[in-house]
Amino acid sequence: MNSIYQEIGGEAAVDAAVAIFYKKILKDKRINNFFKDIDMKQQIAKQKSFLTMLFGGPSEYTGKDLRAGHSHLVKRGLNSDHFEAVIEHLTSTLEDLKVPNKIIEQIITTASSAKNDVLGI
Ligand code: HEM
Repeated sequence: MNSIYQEIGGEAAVDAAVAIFYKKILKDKRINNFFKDIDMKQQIAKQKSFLTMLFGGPSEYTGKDLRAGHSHLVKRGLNSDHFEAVIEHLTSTLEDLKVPNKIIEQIITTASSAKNDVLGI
């Protein structure tokens, strides 16, 4: 069976999603503070690995890395409200790209399963 990554168009789809997702996150005052000090290049690479991972594409990240990768943000107050805000933007990005609802649901399920690692719970 194809992964979601292949099904929605591989790297090209991820690139399209990154541009939209990134804008939504940076506009959102609830969470943009966490992204403030990060340079553009790193940010885009981060967003790409974020989405590739969620779409089941090639990614070197594991749950343990996600925990380590966000622990400094947990120290700065990252909590489940922030997590839900990111999920909101992810959902609306996928809707903007006309990804079928069934696939959106699968992606959101995968994203939600990373919650404890991201929040260091
Ligand atoms: C399903 C949820 C999430 C996934 C899969 C995810 C994925 C990732 C990945 C793969 C990285 C790169 C780690 C590295 O190599 O350094 C990263 C970094 C980052 N994430 Fe997330 N993330 C999630 C949720 C969040 C949330 C909720 C926030 C904040 C509201 C957030 C903010 C950041 C920031 C600011 C960085 C960059 C950290 C730095 O470079 O200092 N992430 N994330």
